[in-house]
Amino acid sequence: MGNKHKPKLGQNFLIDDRARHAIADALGDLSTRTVVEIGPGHGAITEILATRAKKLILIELDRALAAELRFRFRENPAVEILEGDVLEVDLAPLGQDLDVIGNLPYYITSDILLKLFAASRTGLIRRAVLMMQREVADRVSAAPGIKDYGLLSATAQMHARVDHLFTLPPEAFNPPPDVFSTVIRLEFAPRFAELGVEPAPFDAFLRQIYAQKRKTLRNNLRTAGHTPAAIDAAWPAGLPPEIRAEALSLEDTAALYCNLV
Ligand SMILES: C[S@@+](CC[C@H](N)C(=O)[O-])C[C@H]1O[C@@H](n2cnc3c(N)ncnc32)[C@H](O)[C@@H]1O
Repeated sequence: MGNKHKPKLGQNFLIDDRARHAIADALGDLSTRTVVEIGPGHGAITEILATRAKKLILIELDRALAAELRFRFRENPAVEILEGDVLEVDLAPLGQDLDVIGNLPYYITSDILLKLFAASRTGLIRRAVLMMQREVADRVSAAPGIKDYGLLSATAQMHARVDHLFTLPPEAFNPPPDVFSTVIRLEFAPRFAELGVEPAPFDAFLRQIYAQKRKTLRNNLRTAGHTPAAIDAAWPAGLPPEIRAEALSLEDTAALYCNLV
């Protein structure tokens, strides 16, 4: 494994042997599964998955790395390599009920998560095991009322159950990044139908109520154009008037939304 890397592409390669096995193990039995790996790089995790998955699809943007992977797995018919930007790849033709795995390129973590959430709404993906910057993982998994809870937490938890698996120090990578990294598992189970809300307008509502972090929920609703009378009429019983969106459960958020529209 050479030292050549492109920092712009988030290339911090995993060199901790136990960690790469733990990440692959976190997807469970793969013998009947189609797995999509985002950013396989030099293949630290890929090498393990390639002997386990029924089908393994690799999405790698770096041309030299994609060529290296094509050569390395040329005799394994279960492995398919898509050279390109994961944000541009249409996941629909890759199958249904996919498993996704990846030590993500951190510069596009949020965009990748949003893409996976959207894909989960149509049953395209079942589960994902993802490594990301620790602070982002903390936001994805935070409970309401906790400092890290916000739009990303609410959006993630509308789509999936989130498990924090483990955190790695910079030395687990070559070159070491400036941050700690956390592996999480997402079990996709979108909650829109259960909570009685439509996905796209509810997404827009979440963006409104988290628009300004320092404002109360009521003030964010006012800024979004709701009248004080409409807000009063929709306010769920027992909710403190000065509450911030960050302290609101998804159930209360959905109740408020349903009362307002
Ligand atoms: C953090 S490295 C992980 C590499 C390898 N999986 C590992 O764990 O050692 C991120 C990988 O994502 C690739 N990458 C960066 N941007 C990408 C994009 N937009 N689409 C697909 N892959 C990308 C990088 O080239 C790199 O191989």
